[in-house]
Amino acid sequence: MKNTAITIRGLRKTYGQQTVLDGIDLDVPAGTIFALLGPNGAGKTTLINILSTLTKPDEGKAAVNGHDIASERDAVKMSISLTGQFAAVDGMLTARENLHMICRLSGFSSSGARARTSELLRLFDLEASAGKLVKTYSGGMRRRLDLAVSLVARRPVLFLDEPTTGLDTVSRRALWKQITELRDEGITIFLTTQYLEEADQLADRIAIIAGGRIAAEGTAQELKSRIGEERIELLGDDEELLAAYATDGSLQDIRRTLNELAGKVSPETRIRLRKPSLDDVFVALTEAKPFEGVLR
Ligand SMILES: Nc1ncnc2c1ncn2[C@@H]1O[C@H](COP(=O)(O)OP(=O)(O)OP(=O)(O)O)[C@@H](O)[C@H]1O
Repeated sequence: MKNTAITIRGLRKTYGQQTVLDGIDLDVPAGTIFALLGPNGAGKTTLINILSTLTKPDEGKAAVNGHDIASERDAVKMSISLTGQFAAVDGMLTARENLHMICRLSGFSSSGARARTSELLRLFDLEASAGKLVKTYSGGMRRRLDLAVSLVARRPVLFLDEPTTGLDTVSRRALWKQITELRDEGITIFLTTQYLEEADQLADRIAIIAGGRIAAEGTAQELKSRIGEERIELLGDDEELLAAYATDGSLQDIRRTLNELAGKVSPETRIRLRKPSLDDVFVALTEAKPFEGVLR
């Protein structure tokens, strides 16, 4: 079994009257990509800030790379990289100049800085534009440079707060590939996202945060199977979803469900059989409204 890179127990954080984190428990296995999935304002950034020692929790404990976030803050800081940590990427310098400068500031020798800069430019596919001023970069290139900058020092745990927000599909996929490569090198990646597809495609494990609590945690497949292997969906005239029923997908079970529906819905109602998506899990666990009373 893999070691645990991040352990969180009973973490609580309140701002004024607002309880942002209401008892969070999580274990993140080392060398994996872990996605914390939640809507706007769910507390994802707050959790990252607590784990990276930027914010103190009101209650609870957490350890990163084996170090307690309260009593071993320096050791935690030495164990982590955080995107945007050096927000000082200078638009009037090239990517190579920025990276070289940050390597030097981080204690690399001149030749060490050159080597690490070249390595990071290669890893993040920035070699062709390494000599261009950063202010001319596209959003995706800039995000890759931010990630490269945060990885100047090799640290075992990387926090990425919504790394692909605002990027187009091509840039998002390119960044996913690079994040996967970092995982394959043994780095533990804890990322937050609002994108279900991102969690589904990228993460080894996913936790859904809602109402300050972890509503569900597991692999994408485990989460999907929580709401049934397959779904029978009833669709309205405009393809809108009227109701959904969990089924094991067998002829017998589908026939039973349809027999139960006979007489209750119009004979023109269209039906569709499909596997649940992470979207369905998310809705079922966080809002529950659309399927309440019909998903069983
Ligand atoms: N320093 C602070 N003071 C007061 N309220 C705060 C502070 N930091 C965060 N909050 C509140 O806590 C809640 C959670 O914020 P947080 O940024 O952690 O959410 P998030 O899940 O990262 O959201 P987003 O996806 O929009 O970034 C929000 O309602 C926010 O307004």
